Amino acid sequence: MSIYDTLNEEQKKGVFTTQGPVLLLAGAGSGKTRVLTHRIAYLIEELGVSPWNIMAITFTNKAAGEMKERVEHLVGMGAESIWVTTFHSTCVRILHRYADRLGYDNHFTIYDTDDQKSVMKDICKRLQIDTKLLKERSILSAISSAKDELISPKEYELNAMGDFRKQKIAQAYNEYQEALRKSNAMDFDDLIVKAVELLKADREVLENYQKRFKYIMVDEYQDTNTAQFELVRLLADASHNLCVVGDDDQSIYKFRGANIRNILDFEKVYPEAAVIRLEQNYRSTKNVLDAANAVIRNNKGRKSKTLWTDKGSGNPVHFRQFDQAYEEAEFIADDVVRKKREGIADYGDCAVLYRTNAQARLIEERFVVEGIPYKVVGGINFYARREIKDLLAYLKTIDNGRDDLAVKRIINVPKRGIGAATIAKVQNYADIHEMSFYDALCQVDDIPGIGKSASRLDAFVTMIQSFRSKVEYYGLEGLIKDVIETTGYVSELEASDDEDAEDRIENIDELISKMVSFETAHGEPTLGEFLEEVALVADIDNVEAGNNKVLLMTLHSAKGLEFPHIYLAGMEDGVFPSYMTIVSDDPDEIEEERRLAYVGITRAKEDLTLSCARMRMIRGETQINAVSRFVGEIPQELMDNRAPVSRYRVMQQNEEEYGFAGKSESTYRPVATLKPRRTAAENKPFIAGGGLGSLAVAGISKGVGAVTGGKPDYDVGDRVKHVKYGEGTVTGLEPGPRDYKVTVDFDNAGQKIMYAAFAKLERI
Ligand SMILES: Nc1ncnc2c1ncn2[C@@H]1O[C@H](COP(=O)(O)OP(=O)(O)OP(=O)(O)O)[C@@H](O)[C@H]1O
Ligand SMILES: [Mg+2]
Repeated sequence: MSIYDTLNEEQKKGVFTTQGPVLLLAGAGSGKTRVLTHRIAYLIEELGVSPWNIMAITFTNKAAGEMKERVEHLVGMGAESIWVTTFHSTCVRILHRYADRLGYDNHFTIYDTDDQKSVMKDICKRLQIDTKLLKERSILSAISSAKDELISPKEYELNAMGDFRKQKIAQAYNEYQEALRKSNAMDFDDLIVKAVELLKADREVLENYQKRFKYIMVDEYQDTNTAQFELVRLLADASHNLCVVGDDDQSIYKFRGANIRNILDFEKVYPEAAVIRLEQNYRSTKNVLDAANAVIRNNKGRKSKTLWTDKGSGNPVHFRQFDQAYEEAEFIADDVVRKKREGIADYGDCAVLYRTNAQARLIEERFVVEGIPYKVVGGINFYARREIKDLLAYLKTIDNGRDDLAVKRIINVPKRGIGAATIAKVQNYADIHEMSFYDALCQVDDIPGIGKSASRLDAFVTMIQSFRSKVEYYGLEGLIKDVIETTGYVSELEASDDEDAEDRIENIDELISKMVSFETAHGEPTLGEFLEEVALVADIDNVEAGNNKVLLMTLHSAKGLEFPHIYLAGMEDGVFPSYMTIVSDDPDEIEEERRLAYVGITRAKEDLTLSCARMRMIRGETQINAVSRFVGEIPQELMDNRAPVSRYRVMQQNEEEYGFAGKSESTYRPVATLKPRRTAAENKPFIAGGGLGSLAVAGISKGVGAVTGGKPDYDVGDRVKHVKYGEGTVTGLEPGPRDYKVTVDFDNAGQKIMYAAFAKLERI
C-alpha cells in the first residue's frame, strides 16, 4: 500500500495534478495541508523532482515546521533541502543575498514594532505632526496597509490630493522610508515589498529564482495580501506550477491586509487553473463539525459549502456560563485536571483559545495554582523584553553599525556618562554629513562642541571595534559572554534595586542558551545569521516541541492547528465578537469575527467546550456581557447546555439590586460598563494577584457603596459625552438604591445603562 492510498479521490487529484496552476478550496480539516505534504512527497518520490526545486509557503513558522516534519516523515532523506517557510523568511533569504541590488547592505536590520514607533516619533516631531490628532500608531498602520497593497510613498502622495490627513501621512511615509534606508533597516512589511521590488527590477535575480522554484505551493492562501500574491505570481511566472490551498471561511487577517480577492480572482489570473474542492472533514466528530457548520452558515458573503464526516457524533459540545471570569478559569483548570486524572486526555492534548492575549492571565494564574503545565503562546515576546533588546542592540551594533536605533539604545546603557545633549550633537553632525550615527561617533574629534564627552564616545567606539575584531575567532557564545562581561551589564543588574533584576538575569541566561544552541545547530553561523533568525521568530515559536503542556493562545494563532480537546473561553458578546465589532455595526466585521469562531471550533478533534462569564474586568472596567451570539447559533441539540454554574451568590444579589438581570441576556451587547471608583484603601484588591476570587465582586460592591450619588447635572433629553462611548442623549434617569441610574442612547455605541457616578458623563 502506498502513502497515496490513504487519500480520497479529490485529494488524489490535488496531489497528482502537478503541472500548471491548481486552486484547492475547501473547508477546515478536509486535508488541504495533507494534500500539500503528499504532493511534495509525490513530486520527489514519483516524479524525481529535486527537493531543491520545491517551495512551500505557509503562514506561521509553527505551521512551516509542522509541514516540514510531515514531509520528512513521508519521504525521509532529502526533505531538508525543500524550501518550506513563511513569506517573511522567504523574502529575508532572497534579500539577504541580493538587497545590495536595491542599494541596501545585505546585512540589513529588521525593525520590530518598537523600533518602528521610535522612528515615527522622531519624524512626527520633525514634521510637526500633532500626535494627539494623528497618532504615530495610526500613521504606521496606514503605512503598513499601503505596503500590503504595494503602494509606494509617491503613489500614496498622489492619492492623497486634497486630503490633509492623507497628505501628512504621505509625508511621514516618505520620511520613514528614508530613515529606514539610512539605518539600513527594513520593517516586516518591507521584507515582502522589497523582495517584490527586487524581482521586478532585476531580471537576472528573477530568472534565477524562477529556475530554482519549479513547483510552488501556498497554504492558508485565503490570508495572503496583494504584495504576497504578487511575489508568488512573479516567482511562478515561468513555470505556472503554482498550487494554492485555502478556505475562504477561514480568512481572518483582513485587518492585516489579507485580500480575499486573491482566492476569488485566482481563476481570472490563471484561467487554465484546475479547481479542486474537498468536502469530507477528517478532523472532528460530527457534533463539533455540525456546530461549526451551523455558525458559519450565518455569514452571507460566502460560497456555500457543507462539510461532512463519517465519524460518530462524539461528545456534545459543552457550554458553561459563570458569573465571574475567574470562575470560568477555575472551571477550565479543573476540567483539564479531571480529564488528566480520568485518563481522558493528557495536558498536551488540550488547548485553550481566546480572542485577545489579555484573557490569558486569569487562566494562567489558575493553572499555576493547580500545578498544570502550560505554555502561553504570544504574550510578551521574549525578544521584546528590555534586557534582551539591549543585548541584541549590542549585537546589532557589532554586526551593522548602520542601525542608528540600536547604537543609540545602548550608547549609555549601562550608564557611561553620555547624555542626551551629546547624543543630539552627534546626531546633528551625522545629519549634516549624511552619515550614520555610528560613523559620526568614529569622527568624534570633528564634532563641534563635544568637549569632554569625546573621550567617553571614543571609549565606546573602541569597545565595539574590539568586539568586532574578535567575533570571528570566539564565536557567538564567546561574543555574548564578552559583551556582558566587558559592558558590566549583568553586574549592574545585580547591584540594582530593580525588582525584576533576577528575572532579567534569567532571561539573559536564556539568551545565552539560545545562542549556544543556534551555534550548535548551524555550525559556525555568522552573527548576522543569528540576528536574522531572531528577528523572524514569531510568537508561536516559543512553543517547544514535544512537551506535554496545555497551550494557551489566541484564536488567530491557532489557525491550521488541531487538538483533541479545545476550550473556547470568553464566549461573550463584547469579547467575542469584540466590542469594537459590535459597535461598528459593520456586517463585514461581524462576519470576520464569525470566521474566527469557525476557525476556533474546527480546531477540536474530539471535544469542544465553550465557556463565558457574565462579568469580566477588562482594562480595569467591569463589563457585564451577554452570551456570545456565536453560541446562540449552535443548535441546542448539539450541546449539553447545563444551567449556569455559580458558587458565588453575591453577584446575583447585585444583579437584582441594581437591575442588571435579564437585560444582558436580551440585548446582545454589554449593557453596562462600570468603572468602579476606588479609594486608596480599596485599591489593593484590584491590583493584587492573590485575591483573584474577589476582584470584580468586591470592586463593584465596594465601588457602589462608596458612591454617595447626588443628582447629576444633566437630565433626560440632555446631550452628554462619555470618555469611551462618545456623545449621546440621556433617555432615562432614575434614582437607584445608592446612586442614579442613567440610560444614554449613544450616537455610535448604542444604548447603555450606567450608574451616574461611574459614568462620569459630561453635559455638552
Ligand atoms: N484522507 C485522509 N485520511 C485520513 N486522515 C486524513 C485524511 N485527510 C486528512 N486527514 C487528517 O485530517 C486532519 C485535518 O487535515 P489537515 O490539517 O490537512 O486539514 P486542513 O484542510 O489543512 O485543515 P485547516 O483548514 O484547519 O488548515 C489531519 O489530522 C489529517 O491527518
Ligand atoms: Mg491546513
